[in-house]
Amino acid sequence: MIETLAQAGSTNTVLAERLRAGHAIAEGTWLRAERQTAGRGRAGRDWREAEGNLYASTLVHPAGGDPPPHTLSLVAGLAVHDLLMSQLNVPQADPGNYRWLKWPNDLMVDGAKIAGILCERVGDAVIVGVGINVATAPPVADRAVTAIHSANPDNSNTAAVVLSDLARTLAGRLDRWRAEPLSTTLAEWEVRAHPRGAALTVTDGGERIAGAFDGLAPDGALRLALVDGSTRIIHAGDVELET
Ligand SMILES: O=C(O)CCCC[C@@H]1SC[C@@H]2NC(=O)N[C@@H]21
Repeated sequence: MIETLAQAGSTNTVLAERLRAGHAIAEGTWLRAERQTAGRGRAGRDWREAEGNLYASTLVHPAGGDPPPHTLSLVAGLAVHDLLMSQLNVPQADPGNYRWLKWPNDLMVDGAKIAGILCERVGDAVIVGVGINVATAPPVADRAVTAIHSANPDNSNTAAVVLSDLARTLAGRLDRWRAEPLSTTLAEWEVRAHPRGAALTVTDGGERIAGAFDGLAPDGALRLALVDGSTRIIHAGDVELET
């Protein structure tokens, strides 16, 4: 079920308020805002409002036996990657040619961020908020935005059409997250992300750590190989991909 509001401060906040007010919200429910006036990004940043872009949130109710809830952040990234592969009409059989994921779940196309994901715990639920620049993006990602538009001829409706595709890809990824070993999700994420050895700089609080991507740890944390030969396990932080 997709509910669309003409305007919201933040779709994540609206869903969180409803949960806290005791509403029973089923998995598969999505809330989209045509305009978002107080969008929130990771690390307390704002998420910029631009007309026509996609702003939407859903939620997951992790159950006993599911993989750890924090790994939903990677699952959501995979779902958006699946969506972009279908929107940009690239060969589904070859995801390794489209290394668009940056840990934990930024989507970088042509070096520009085309989508961001904000996962937040509210009680036992995890809210998954997704912003996709389907109408306006940083200039270097214009090619991707143009491709999304040409895949959706009714441009006035692009965000709504893209969201129904995203609802499908996330449902599929959640089914697999529950049914398959977590290592399968992590391996699929790695195929679609910066390659091992890619130079990354991680900022965590005031600390900046430079190193090379050394794959994911078994719990989905980032392994960063440092110049002194040691490995740092990163559970949270901002990652810049050095080019
Ligand atoms: O990359 C990031 O910093 C995450 C951005 C997440 C933005 C989306 S837009 C829909 C949902 N509502 C919010 O306030 N944030 C998320």
